[in-house]
Amino acid sequence: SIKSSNDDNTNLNTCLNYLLRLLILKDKEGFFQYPVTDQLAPGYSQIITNPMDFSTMKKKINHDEYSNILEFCSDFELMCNNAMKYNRPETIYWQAAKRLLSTGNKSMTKDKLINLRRTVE
Ligand SMILES: COc1ccc(OC)c(-c2cc(C(C)=O)n3cccnc23)c1
Repeated sequence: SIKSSNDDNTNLNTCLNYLLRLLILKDKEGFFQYPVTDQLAPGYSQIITNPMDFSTMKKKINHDEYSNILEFCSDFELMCNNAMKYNRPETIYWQAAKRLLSTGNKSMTKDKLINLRRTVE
């Protein structure tokens, strides 16, 4: 069907908002809801050059800054990998990031994303 680009953006943003809500549900402690501050984590801004969190991803969706689902997935992986870089493996933050990354990726397999895209049309 002939659709204007902003319709496509609406469909994409509907998918991304659904995926974001799914991922946020997995972060029960709220460690990934907001940017990590240097007050919470000494030296964080020196060690992590590209910070990412769920509230920033929400803003990027609302400002149409994602042009496809893969860009959204890479911000999700960036967020988890930041936590596994700054924190030591024995910490609750490293373990929460590892668990979030694996359960999150299981919700965003290729076939699940294709089915999601179909339901949104
Ligand atoms: C203890 O309660 C909170 C509340 C919010 C947090 O991040 C938004 C964090 C937090 C989140 C993180 C991460 C994600 O690395 N972190 C690292 C070191 C110390 N604190 C944190 C902890």
